[in-house]
Amino acid sequence: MESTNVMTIKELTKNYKAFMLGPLNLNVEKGTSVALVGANGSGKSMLFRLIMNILQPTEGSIEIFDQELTMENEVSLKEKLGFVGELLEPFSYLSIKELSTMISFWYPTWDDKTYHHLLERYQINEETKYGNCSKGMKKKVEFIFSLSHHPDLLLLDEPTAGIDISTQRKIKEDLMLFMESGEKSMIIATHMVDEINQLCDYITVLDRGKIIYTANKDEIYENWARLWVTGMTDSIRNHPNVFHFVEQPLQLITNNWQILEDEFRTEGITITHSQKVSLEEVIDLFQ
Ligand SMILES: Nc1ncnc2c1ncn2[C@@H]1O[C@H](COP(=O)(O)OP(=O)(O)OP(=O)(O)O)[C@@H](O)[C@H]1O
Repeated sequence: MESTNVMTIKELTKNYKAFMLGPLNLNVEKGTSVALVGANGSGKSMLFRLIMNILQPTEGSIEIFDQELTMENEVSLKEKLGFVGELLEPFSYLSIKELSTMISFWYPTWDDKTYHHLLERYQINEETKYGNCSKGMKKKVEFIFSLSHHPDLLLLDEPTAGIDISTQRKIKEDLMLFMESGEKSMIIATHMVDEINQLCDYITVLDRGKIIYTANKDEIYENWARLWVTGMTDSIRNHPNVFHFVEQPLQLITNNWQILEDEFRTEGITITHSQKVSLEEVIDLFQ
């Protein structure tokens, strides 16, 4: 059967100076978007640099569209990828127009109409030298380039960091449009909870180079809850589905309220109140 994974990362490690990334295992299914979250320095950008073959793994493998990236297939595989992640800095001396000429040369699927539409939408003057762009303008330019060749897989390293509010909304709209067909896929590293809420199907949390949590976003909404209770036992306090515990007033956070409900019933304890847990709170528990 044909794999529906557009990316399969297996036992990937990278030792980089004092930092150790991995071992990481991660799948990205076709038609889905994955939010990569984690504290500053947890390894998100390093993972993107490994996927883009800017850094080479110490061990393990990354398959993109069922192929490992090699010298032979690098160009044809990268044609299907769009990347936002500060790759253009070495070309600061070029104007945006000159950059577009260089970049479009590499992509057979480059679409000049989309490119000019996006330039206008994001109010970018093509004559501006890349090095003279502000931080936010550079992000916009990278974003425009990443979409202008209609990639199958978008890799976005904090695409809206430092971007004004109105442009953030436009970027989110364009990413929703990108994902709409169900044929495209995306990994987005972000610190913005509303981006995860609006754009992502899965959430993967990195902590000091390791994936410590991965979940379907809908499952989080359905299964996580804060419960206020009339009593507590050691078995519930130490239960694998309990993530956070407060004495006063007696309450806990669980990633599976149905299981906990059964446990409390067995122990003769009553749940007096329950509340949904927001995505922000869940992420906060892992950081
Ligand atoms: N040039 C470098 N030299 C030494 N260590 C580095 C270098 N670049 C990154 N690191 C280290 O690698 C680790 C991972 O960094 P990385 O940039 O991937 O984190 P991140 O999760 O993307 O962080 P942020 O949210 O701040 O962008 C960090 O501990 C960082 O100190």
